[in-house]
Amino acid sequence: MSHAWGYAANNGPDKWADSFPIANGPRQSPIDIVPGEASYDAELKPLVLKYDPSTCLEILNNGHSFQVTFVDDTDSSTLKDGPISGTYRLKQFHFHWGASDDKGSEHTVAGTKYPAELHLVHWNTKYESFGKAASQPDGLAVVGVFLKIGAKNASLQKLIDAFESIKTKGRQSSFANFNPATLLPGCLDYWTYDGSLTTPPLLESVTWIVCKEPISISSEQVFLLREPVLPYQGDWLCYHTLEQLCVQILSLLL
Ligand SMILES: NS(=O)(=O)c1c2ccccc2cc2ccccc12
Ligand SMILES: [Zn+2]
Repeated sequence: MSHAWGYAANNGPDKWADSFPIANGPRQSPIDIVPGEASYDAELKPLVLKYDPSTCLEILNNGHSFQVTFVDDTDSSTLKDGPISGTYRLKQFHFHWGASDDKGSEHTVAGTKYPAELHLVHWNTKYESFGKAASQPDGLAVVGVFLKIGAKNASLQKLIDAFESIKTKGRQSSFANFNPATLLPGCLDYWTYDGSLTTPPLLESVTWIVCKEPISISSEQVFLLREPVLPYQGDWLCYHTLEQLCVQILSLLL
């Protein structure tokens, strides 16, 4: 399989091990979180998230999703405590979503999929850079937040309003003064486990911190996330796009 990984039948997760053998490794993500089987650890601390909006840099359509990147040359936006030790700097955040409301999240909770999932990616400052940290077993920490259909989310709307400027794969545009803390749920209780990137290169360097409480996204907003012109512009055959188009055509006909 070429390195053009994706989510279609010919290059999707079932095929990733062909080019990325670590896909069969011992700490691969995502997982199904089964609350009844999770063990309580009194040693775990509350999360300490400190985000400075002035570190927000740009929004990018990377072809698989869109991501918002941050200036990470100081400890202005960091994650501390929780299950980690030391200081991890915020590098970027991105989302995962599906073609319909019954799927889209990477993690599941007792088999239940959410329509979308936010990932806030941080790297351990004991290493000299994000790139160096990404290959270390304690190099990265990703805070995951589920999104459920509900009230319109004013903070998400600021991201959606910026899509116009990144309509095609590889496009980026400046995106300043956004506070990622506005995307966090009120309660920061979490599940945690040692895992990996959920997409190639699937590096087993991520401490996953998945918030129990979801945030809301409205039906209209999630529809805008699924616009085929956003992340799948170059992947015309990607099943997300084909399924999306079928769903959209049907919704227009009915
Ligand atoms: N889903 S993930 O958080 O494991 C992830 C990515 C997912 C999609 C695209 C790029 C990603 C880059 C990551 C970089 C570090 C950690 C997770 C990352
Ligand atoms: Zn992700």
